Amino acid sequence: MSSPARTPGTPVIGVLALQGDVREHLVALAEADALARPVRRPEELAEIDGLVIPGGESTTMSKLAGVFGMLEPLRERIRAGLPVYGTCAGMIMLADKILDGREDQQTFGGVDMIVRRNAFGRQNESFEASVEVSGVEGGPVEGVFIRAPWVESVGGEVEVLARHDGHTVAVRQGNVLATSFHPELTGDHRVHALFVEMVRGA
Ligand SMILES: NC(=O)CC[C@H](N)C(=O)O
Repeated sequence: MSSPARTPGTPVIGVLALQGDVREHLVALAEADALARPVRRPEELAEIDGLVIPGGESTTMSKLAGVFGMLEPLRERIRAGLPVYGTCAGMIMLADKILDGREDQQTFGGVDMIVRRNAFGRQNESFEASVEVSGVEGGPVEGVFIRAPWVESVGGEVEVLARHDGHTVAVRQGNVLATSFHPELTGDHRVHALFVEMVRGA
């Protein structure tokens, strides 16, 4: 289905707008040449070529995803190949398994990885660090880490794209990209551009 505003070759990318820093991602995606729009309801999943899951609070996001009936429909779309990019809490939502979550906390899954919530938080609540991300040209990106998770372990299909202090902080498995940090807060939209390229190639 194409919307009237859509020009050929411009992907429509949703930002899951249940909770979190939705607006910053809408801006970053628009600057990376996508048509960006907030997505809240299962029926809106039919209108997008890709989806960003923002940072925020994964326990709240999990709860709201249940309330809005998004858990199963989005799981299915991800399994069917929808390109998805999750930052921070979004990364947690894309993990097949999490550590230090709430007991009833659900994820969409999609990446064969174990993610530990608030992992850097024990050392450092929030910080910035230069991170070299495989596939992003032009030098390291400035990663903003806010009560950030890290990836504790990955399965054989998962590509590790970046590490910080020895911990995995960016991964890709097929159609799914995830970072522990928030590139949408820096004005440097190269990671979003990488995701837009993934969506174009899907
Ligand atoms: N900046 C963030 O997205 C923080 C993630 C948050 N600590 C969580 O567990 O969901």
